[in-house]
Amino acid sequence: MEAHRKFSEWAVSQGVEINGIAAHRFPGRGLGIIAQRNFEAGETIVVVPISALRTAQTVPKRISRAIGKITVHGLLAAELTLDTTLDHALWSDVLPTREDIAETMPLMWDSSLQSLLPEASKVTVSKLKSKLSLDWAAVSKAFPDISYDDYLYHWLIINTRTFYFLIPKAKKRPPHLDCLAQSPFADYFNHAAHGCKVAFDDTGYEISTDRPYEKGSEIYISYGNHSNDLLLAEYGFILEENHWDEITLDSYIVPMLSEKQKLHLEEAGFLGKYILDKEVVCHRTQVVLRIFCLPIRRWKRFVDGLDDGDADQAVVDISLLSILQQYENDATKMLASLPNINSGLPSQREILSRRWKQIHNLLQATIKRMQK
Ligand SMILES: C[S@@+](CC[C@H](N)C(=O)[O-])C[C@H]1O[C@@H](n2cnc3c(N)ncnc32)[C@H](O)[C@@H]1O
Repeated sequence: MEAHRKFSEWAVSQGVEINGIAAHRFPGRGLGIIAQRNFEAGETIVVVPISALRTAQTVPKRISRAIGKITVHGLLAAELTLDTTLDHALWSDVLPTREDIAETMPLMWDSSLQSLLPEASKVTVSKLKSKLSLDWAAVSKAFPDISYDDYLYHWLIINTRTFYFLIPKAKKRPPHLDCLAQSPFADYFNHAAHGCKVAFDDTGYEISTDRPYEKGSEIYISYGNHSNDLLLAEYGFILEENHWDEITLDSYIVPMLSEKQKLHLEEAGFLGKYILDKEVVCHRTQVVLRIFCLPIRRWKRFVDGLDDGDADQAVVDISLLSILQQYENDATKMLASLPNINSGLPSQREILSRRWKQIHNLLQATIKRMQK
């Protein structure tokens, strides 16, 4: 923990305020933040001034000018890859290792294991790959000596440990998901579905406790209202208890649609993103399922809110039940096949199994509820 102590001291020298907490290793979660005393709700535990952040603005001009047009994500990753300054070495010393990243991040898994990811994770990994490949094209053109592996590692570091950041008073803003900054020490916080309050303004970040914490307990922030499929793809872990968990039914429903039905749905803004969570089947799913069993005029009345759809609910539920049973069957087969798979690492197969078990449980519980 010496490297973490030194880095924390350096962070304080950069103006970061750290109140009663420290970096600590938690089994299965790498480093995180531990309470060194009891806390009430509403106590400020970290303040990071804007001057301590690494943002698109702090990247040396020799790097940003050479690269030209690129995402903030890609630019920060380039700086991290090229950085040899002593100050930042203390920060680099406390980052997860290349082995950690290669083990946990599905983007780096063997392709045969990637193909076993749940659908929503697969979609996210594929989006990440497209983003990475554009960033890499820009960076490798400007800095041909950088190795792809080096860049990939730093790109994933940026992916997993940046905060939402808006340049104060900036006229032009990057797209929402690319408003990023690296925040020293604050990037030790692990994620929970509900966590401390993270406030951001022109002066920087302030993190305060959302509830009382006992000395010795881990203190979390929330990275967003993310499902486990998204957490797995973007951050390389899943939660056991996740209030925001949900699964997508797209790969079961979309192939059942005719081209004409897809057109109707597209026009109405209801093509895709059919979601099931612990409590409800989303309204989009209610809409798409009705297109299978209603004349198009009546379907449109439901879409426009002129018909509450109650009269058709029983027929819709039969169609939904059949889809869920098919999905549950596939999840059962996946769970049976995973122990026979040898590719990848045991920890990667283990997290896949845990996730498929969660999906299976969610489907089973919904089916049971519907059959009551
Ligand atoms: C912002 S960093 C947090 C610090 C990190 N744990 C470390 O060791 O440096 C985000 C990464 O922490 C890990 N992480 C965050 N929350 C987690 C959780 N609840 N369970 C397991 N791993 C978690 C994941 O590897 C994620 O990509």
